[in-house]
Amino acid sequence: MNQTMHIRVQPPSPSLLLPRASFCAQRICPCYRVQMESTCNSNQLKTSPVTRLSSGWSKTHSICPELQPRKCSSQMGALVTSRAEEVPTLPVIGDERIGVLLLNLGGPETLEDVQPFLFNLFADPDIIRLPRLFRFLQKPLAQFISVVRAPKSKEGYASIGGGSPLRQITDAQAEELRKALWAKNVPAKVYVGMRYWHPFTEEAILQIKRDKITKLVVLPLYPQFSISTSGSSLRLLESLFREDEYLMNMQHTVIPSWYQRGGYIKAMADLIEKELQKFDCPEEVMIFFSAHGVPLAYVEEAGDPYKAEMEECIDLIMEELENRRITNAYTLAYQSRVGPVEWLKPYTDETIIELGQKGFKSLLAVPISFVSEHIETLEEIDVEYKELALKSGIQKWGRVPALGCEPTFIADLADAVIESLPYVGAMAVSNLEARQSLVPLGSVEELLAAYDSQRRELPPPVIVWEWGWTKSAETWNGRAAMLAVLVLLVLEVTTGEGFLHQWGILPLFR
Ligand SMILES: C=CC1=C(C)c2cc3[nH]c(cc4nc(cc5[nH]c(cc1n2)c(C)c5CCC(=O)O)C(CCC(=O)O)=C4C)c(C)c3C=C
Ligand SMILES: [Fe+2]
Repeated sequence: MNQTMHIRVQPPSPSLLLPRASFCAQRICPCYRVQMESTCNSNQLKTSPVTRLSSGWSKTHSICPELQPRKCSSQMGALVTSRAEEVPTLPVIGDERIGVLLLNLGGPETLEDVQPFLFNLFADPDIIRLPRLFRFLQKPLAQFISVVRAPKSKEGYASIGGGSPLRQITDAQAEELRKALWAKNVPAKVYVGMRYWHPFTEEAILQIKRDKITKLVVLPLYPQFSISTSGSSLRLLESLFREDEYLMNMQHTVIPSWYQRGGYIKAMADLIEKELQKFDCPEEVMIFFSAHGVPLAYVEEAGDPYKAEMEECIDLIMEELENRRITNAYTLAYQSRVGPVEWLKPYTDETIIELGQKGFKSLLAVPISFVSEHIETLEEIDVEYKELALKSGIQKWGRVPALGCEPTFIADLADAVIESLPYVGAMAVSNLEARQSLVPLGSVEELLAAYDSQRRELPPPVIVWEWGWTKSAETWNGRAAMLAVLVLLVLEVTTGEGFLHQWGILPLFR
């Protein structure tokens, strides 16, 4: 699927354009069209926050044969590589205070954190989107599911040392990114905002306000965009921005996905190449990309570009490997599904079994949707899938580590931030350079509108739902009522408060 962002924007006022010391994309694809439609500088956003959009995402940016390294010479600035040695202390943009906000999922740090972490996750309407009429059930439902799921999740977290390593790794990435930016003469402060655990996005935003940041680059740490990950974090930011005068005035831009960046692709190819060397016959190894899944309805009904971006990403990595004369067989499958609805296929577990049946003997697993080690690499891939593979006839199993603080990767993130700076607040998307940028940029509102404008109801991943006088409506509505009663009961028992307690029916035994 090809994807183009159809948004049109008028040129920003010249005062919002950055001086020549700005940066622009190093690889320009003339087929990448970003047309913005709004008068979008930061002041106008303040008075008129609604952005008009000509359409939603329709096609993905395909791998463009015309991609060429190229120098920028427009008013937006000349191509600048590292100038750290030349001008070590010069701030790039006058008195502006630049911030970079890294968005990530967050993970429980102790076993006690697991249930409340799961509650936060399932209370997110971008994870479980209930029909409007039943929105009031979101939190009771999240409470119920989190309590039921917690024991299984706790087992997983216990087996990887009692908590998620996500916070430490993300903090380390933030520090490395800060250093890389300073080394490139961009004195920015880097913040970490997690969606479901500490440090929460709200905490990061408070700090950003305390530090009086004037220009913010929002960088989700997910290479590919999904409504359930980057989309959810942007949705939260949107509500925080809307409520706060300071934030409304603060200029910002979002880098919604960056799987197509050369540095990221190269860093992934480096890791794969290195791991392949550990096999006796590297050329016989099946490269097995395993991405975190999403429910199929996210892609098919809500227009989540996740699957298309994932497929392009893998094409680009394989292209890079082919350039290095590595032409192994490869495949992509989706892991970590939750609940009974259909998720993106093929599923990782089923694919491993099939590959075993087809006689493949060596597999190299490549986690592809996340840049840190986490429970799904350390437990699901390293333990569960490895065991399944060995049972299915695979003799040699390897796994590519997550990127973490890999220097090529961090340097590329720094470049992505630097290349986005000319567009912070200015939203210079009518400018030719911006329209052709490989980094599709936009404000939080514009991106959300483009990806998921109506925020349509989706079958939630955990409980299948059907509303209205459809064939199965009675069954499901009956089940909904039973579920509501069950949720209320569970809430009563877990919190010790509610109608039954008020009426003296509970507790049964004093
Ligand atoms: C790109 C990555 C991810 C997508 C897409 C995604 C969608 C998604 N996830 C759930 C449910 C759960 N996810 C959980 C943990 C978890 N998810 C991701 C990434 C993506 N999720 C990561 C990196 C982690 C691990 C964080 C850590 O602690 O290390 C969990 C909790 C763990 C468990 O109990 O299995 C759940 C539950 C849904 C429903 C969903 C799409 C709708
Ligand atoms: Fe997840």
